[in-house]
Amino acid sequence: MTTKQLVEQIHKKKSFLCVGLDVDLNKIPEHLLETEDPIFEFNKAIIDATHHLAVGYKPNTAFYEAYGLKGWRSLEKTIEYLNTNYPEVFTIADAKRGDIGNTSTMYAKAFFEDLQFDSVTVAPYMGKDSVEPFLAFEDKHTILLALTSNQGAFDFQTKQTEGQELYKNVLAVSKTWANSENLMYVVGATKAEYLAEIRAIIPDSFLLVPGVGAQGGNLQDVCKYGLNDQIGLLINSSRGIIYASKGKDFAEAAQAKALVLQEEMEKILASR
Ligand SMILES: O=C(O)c1cc(=O)[nH]c(=O)n1[C@@H]1O[C@H](COP(=O)(O)O)[C@@H](O)[C@H]1O
Repeated sequence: MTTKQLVEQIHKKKSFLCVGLDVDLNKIPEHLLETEDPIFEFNKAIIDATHHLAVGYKPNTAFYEAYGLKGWRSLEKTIEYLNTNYPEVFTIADAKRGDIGNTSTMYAKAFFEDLQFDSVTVAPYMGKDSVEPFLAFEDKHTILLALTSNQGAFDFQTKQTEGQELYKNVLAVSKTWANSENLMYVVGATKAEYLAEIRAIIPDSFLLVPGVGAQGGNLQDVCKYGLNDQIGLLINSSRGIIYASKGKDFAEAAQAKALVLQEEMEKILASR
C-alpha cells in the first residue's frame, strides 16, 4: 500500500486508529478455546467488528511465535483474512527485526513477500546496512523504533551522543539512507512531550504511536504536535480495545472501545 492510499483511507474513515492484535490465550473468551484455531477466530471477530473504525491492524508477532508452528499459522491466516476481505487496511507486522544485510533481506522477504504485510517494525541499532534491505521493497514501509513507549527508552534512546539525544540521531541519519521515503517511525504515546522536537526533524513522516490505552498515553497530547499536513499518525491500541470483555460479547465490546477513539479522532480531524 502507498502512503497516499493510507491517507485516503484516513480521510474516508475519519480515523487514524490501528488495532493491535496481541492475542493471549489466557485473556480471550473461553468458548473460543474449544475451536480449532482460537487465535484466528478471535482476530476474525475483532477485525469484522472494527474494520470500519480502524485504518490499520498490528499483530505483534511475539504473541504468535509463543505458540510455535500453530501460532505462526494463526498469524498467516490473520494476514490472509485481512488482505482478502479488507484490502484497504494498512497492515503492520510488529516483529522488531534488524540484522546484518543478507539476514535482513530474509526478514523482509518473510514479512513483505511471504506474509504480504504492508510494513514491519525494525530496530535501528545495527545501522544503515541492517535497515536498507527492508527499504528496498517498493510500496512497503519500514517502521523504525525511534522513541519507544517504555521506561527503558531512557536507558539509551534519550542519552546524548554526538551532541544530541540518540533517538534524534536515529531520525536524522536514517533520512539519508537509500529509499528513506519508505520509512515510518515509532514514537510512544507516553512520550508526547517530545513530539514537537521530533516533528522538527521529520515533519513529513508517518509515525506509529503505540501506548494509548493500557500504557496511559493520551490521544489529545499526541495530536497536539504529532499531526502533520497528511495527518501522519497511526495510533495503536491493543489491550485497551481487544480485551474489553472476556464474554461472548467480546467483539461488540472491542467495537465500542474502538468507536470511542474513532469519534475522538473524527473531532480532531474536523477541528483542523
Ligand atoms: O513497535 C511497537 O508497536 C511498540 C513500540 C513501543 O514503543 N511500545 C509499544 O508498546 N509497542 C507495541 O505496541 C503494542 C502496545 O500494546 P498495548 O499497550 O496493549 O496497547 C504492543 O504490541 C507493543 O509491543
